[in-house]
Amino acid sequence: MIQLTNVSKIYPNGAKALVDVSLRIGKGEFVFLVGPSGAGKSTLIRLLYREEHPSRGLVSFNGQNLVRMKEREVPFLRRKIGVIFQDFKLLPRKTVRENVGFALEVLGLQRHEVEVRAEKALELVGLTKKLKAFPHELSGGEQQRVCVARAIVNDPALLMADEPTGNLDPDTSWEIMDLLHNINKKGTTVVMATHAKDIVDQMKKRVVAIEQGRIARDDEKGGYGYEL
Ligand SMILES: Nc1ncnc2c1ncn2[C@@H]1O[C@H](COP(=O)(O)OP(=O)(O)OP(=O)(O)O)[C@@H](O)[C@H]1O
Repeated sequence: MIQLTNVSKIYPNGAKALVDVSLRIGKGEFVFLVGPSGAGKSTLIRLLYREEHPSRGLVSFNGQNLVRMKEREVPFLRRKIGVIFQDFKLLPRKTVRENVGFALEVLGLQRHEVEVRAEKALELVGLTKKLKAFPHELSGGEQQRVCVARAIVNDPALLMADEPTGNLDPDTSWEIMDLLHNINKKGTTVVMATHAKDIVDQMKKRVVAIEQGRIARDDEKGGYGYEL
């Protein structure tokens, strides 16, 4: 599903974020990206939904070459990819249901269809009671669950999460992980960058470690591998 071949990324300021990275992730996998701060994890995620271009090498998603992809094709790519961030990035003046439905509205779906799908996604994350609440009325964990609902409302083939539990306490973090685990069980590929040692160690998933822009380790059922 995802293939990076000899990918390097040097930002305009000269920062070498990725150096000659080759990586394959198959459909339905659950992969943790770990590594020290500044190692290149977020950059790898940004390349996959075409927020950044590689300086060298090939990035492909479902056989499509993202380097060659035309700007007008990018929205179609992003419909197949859901993204979750550490800082929730919810729209403050929209309700929970509107936040989740917004992407569908932009696609031009009928209002009723948008509401039905947003409600279904919110049911999956256990937030049916908060449809009409605004983000500031929710706890951090609830806000992140809204983000999960927003990321899956389009039924994406790939879900990427960049430190989704970074602002959450341990119990709430596990709630989010349970959701991601269940979404993965239904067939969605999940790629998650994280510093959450306990989560990585307990979940026993594939672990790809990046250090100074290079893949340092790639283990099936791996561990976090760094001291905190
Ligand atoms: N937009 C940018 N412009 C210039 N340099 C950048 C940019 N984004 C990241 N970098 C640099 O690229 C390198 C990799 O950063 P990246 O954010 O990918 O690391 P990371 O592994 O996700 O780190 P963290 O765990 O702290 O989130 C760092 O040296 C960073 O300073």
